[in-house]
Amino acid sequence: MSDGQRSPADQGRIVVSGLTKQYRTVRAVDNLSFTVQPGRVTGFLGPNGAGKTTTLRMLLNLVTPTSGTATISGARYADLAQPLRHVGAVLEASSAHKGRTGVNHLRVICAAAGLPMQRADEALAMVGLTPAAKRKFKGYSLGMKQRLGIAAAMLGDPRVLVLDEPANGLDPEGIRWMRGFLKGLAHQGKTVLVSSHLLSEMQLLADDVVIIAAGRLVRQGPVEEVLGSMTQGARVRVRTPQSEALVSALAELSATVEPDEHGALLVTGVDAAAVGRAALAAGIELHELTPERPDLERVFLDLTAGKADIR
Ligand SMILES: Nc1ncnc2c1ncn2[C@@H]1O[C@H](COP(=O)(O)OP(=O)(O)OP(=O)(O)O)[C@@H](O)[C@H]1O
Repeated sequence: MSDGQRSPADQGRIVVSGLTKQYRTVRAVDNLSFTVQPGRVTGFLGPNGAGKTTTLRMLLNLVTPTSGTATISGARYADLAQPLRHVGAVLEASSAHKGRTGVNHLRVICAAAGLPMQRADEALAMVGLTPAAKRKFKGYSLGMKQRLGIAAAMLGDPRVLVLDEPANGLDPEGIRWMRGFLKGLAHQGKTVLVSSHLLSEMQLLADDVVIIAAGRLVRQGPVEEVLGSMTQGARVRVRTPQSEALVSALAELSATVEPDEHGALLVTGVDAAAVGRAALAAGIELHELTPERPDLERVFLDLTAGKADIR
């Protein structure tokens, strides 16, 4: 299908359908299906060896699927008329000729892909590397190399960006920059698919998550929904000068109460409103009443428990 024949609804959407990759003895990806929407950052999560890299490589036509399909805007990568104008990919820390400057590295890619040369300067500016444009690649820090890799992916002004563990090796400031950059792209309507094992970072970055383990889909959906679905991790933090009285009031509601190391009580089995009502009815003074949800790390560990064996 040519770009013009695809449905507008497909534009920027990634659809993975029944995707499978069987290596000799290992089924790296096993009948995997999920979709990634434009205008959102989607976190692609899974324990080590879950099949994330293999999936991304099949999406980018670097590995041939055993069965199933992966499409971008309704077409396989191999069938995209001008792939660099459509999809930017950052698969591993960028490598470049050591003696080449950052800007020359990008110009070489522009020349090979038939892109205007000024895109090299624009992409460098986009990732904040203009001051280092004329410095040689061998002098770049790991963070600068990551930025150069992203600049290379942005040369064709693609509507879809695919990144494999882009935060690897970045310092906190670099990670913060990356978060702002990727969120900004999604805000412009671009599709951002990013694999990571940094769950706390994903909680700050992603709108949606796709969680896989042992090559299979475990859960997909908006981060809030996935976190909200794990009610067993939810609890209420309470502070009161009348701990004993509150513990006995809550015992009547079959709530579980445990003290934490900072002198608060952690209540599970009932919501914050029920705790407040029980305290009021018993005339107990409360100094704090905070509902706490499980974080993504906890949800992830629960969802992938027992499925993360090395294969
Ligand atoms: N070329 C290959 N030949 C044989 N097995 C492979 C090959 N590439 C990957 N595998 C296996 O497929 C499984 C999935 O690997 P993959 O690298 O896709 O996982 P991942 O989720 O990206 O892991 P990590 O987070 O550790 O990078 C692993 O068991 C891996 O050993």
